Amino acid sequence: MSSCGWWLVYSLMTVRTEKKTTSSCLVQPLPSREHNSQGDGEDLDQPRKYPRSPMADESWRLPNSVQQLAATGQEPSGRYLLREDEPLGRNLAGAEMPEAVPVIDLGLLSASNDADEAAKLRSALQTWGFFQVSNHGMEALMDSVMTTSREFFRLPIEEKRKYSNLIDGKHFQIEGYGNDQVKTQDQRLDWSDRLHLKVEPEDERNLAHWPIHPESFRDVLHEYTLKSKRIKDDILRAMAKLLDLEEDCLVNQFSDRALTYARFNYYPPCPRPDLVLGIKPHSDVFALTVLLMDKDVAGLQVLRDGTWYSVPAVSNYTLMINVGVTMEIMTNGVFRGPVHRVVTNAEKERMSVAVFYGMDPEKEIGPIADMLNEEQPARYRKMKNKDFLVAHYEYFTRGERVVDALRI
Ligand SMILES: O=C(O)CCC(=O)C(=O)O
Ligand SMILES: [Fe+2]
Repeated sequence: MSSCGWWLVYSLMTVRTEKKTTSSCLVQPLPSREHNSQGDGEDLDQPRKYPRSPMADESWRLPNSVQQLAATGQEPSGRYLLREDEPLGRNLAGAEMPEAVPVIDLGLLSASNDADEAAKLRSALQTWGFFQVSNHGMEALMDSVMTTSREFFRLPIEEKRKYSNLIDGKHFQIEGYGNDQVKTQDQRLDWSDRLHLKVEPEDERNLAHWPIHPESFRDVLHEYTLKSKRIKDDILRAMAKLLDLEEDCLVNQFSDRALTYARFNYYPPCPRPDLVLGIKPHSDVFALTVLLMDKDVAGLQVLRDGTWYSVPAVSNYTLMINVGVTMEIMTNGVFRGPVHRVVTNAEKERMSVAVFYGMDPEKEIGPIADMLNEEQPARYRKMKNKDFLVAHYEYFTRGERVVDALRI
């Protein structure tokens, strides 16, 4: 596989020696959960590619601002519509969840080793692969992040385009404002616009993509990502304990060169919510996602046992956490990345802000050695993270999941 591509944007990095632990895993792998074959790769980790210059007849490569399309009030074009043979069906009305999304008190979980909270975490990870956290100390900041993000998307299109993810208006790059890369003419497009930024390593931030309007944007994002890192670490410690690993075993997998991206998703109202998705089905490819959802407008749906369940909007300052496929590989399939999608609605706009925690591109990802023994051999092959991310993208464009290809 070609390892050229998007990772060329990274400078040579020092790979930190990982801390070894001596514990072993006593947790049984979960029963397999179905995965969708289409969405295991959004623009998050798409290689930074420079396709040859679009010719006049290749204008289909350049997606429109969905916000602008929505403002016309016209029906979405066929490029946004689900097809008859949609692999996971065309019924976008999600079912009501059989139980409320598990809410875990992060203060209790991390400070007091609370057995109830740990049990809730285990159950959430084994059933849904996602859960909410409360008591995380980010409450005030969540409002600022949402307000600032909305202000950004309300700016005139010319202002937002200053941060475009299309170089010279043509060549796709991973960071910036815009939409997914359009690879093929029949690619189904998402009804959303995004601003996608690398936030860590901090010395790799490309500030040219960080909006200067609204004025508070950069400071708010900086503070938010610092604090949300603490949440990620608390959760990783609790997860390590569930796996009978040394407490810092998972935290130590993330070196100071580990990648973190923030993605601001903006979903305008859509005249055809019955046929158009805000984000197509996918599993997040990094290890862990901290998701700040719109507190008034629902849209997220999660696939479980062949049914799409709607996640209700919550106005209680909880943050949604979900496992990504890197974690699935690291935990040898014990914790799995749920397949999810976002639906649209005819009346209201929706916003969400996702922070994705990944690994150092130079690091090899694979099942953690301390989880393996004779009874529980490795279920995934090892792969260099940067190659994994490139492969992820290649598989995605073929409608396959890279994680399945790594299965032994
Ligand atoms: O908007 C949401 O609730 C989910 C967004 C999402 O799945 C993503 O950005 O990967
Ligand atoms: Fe996602």
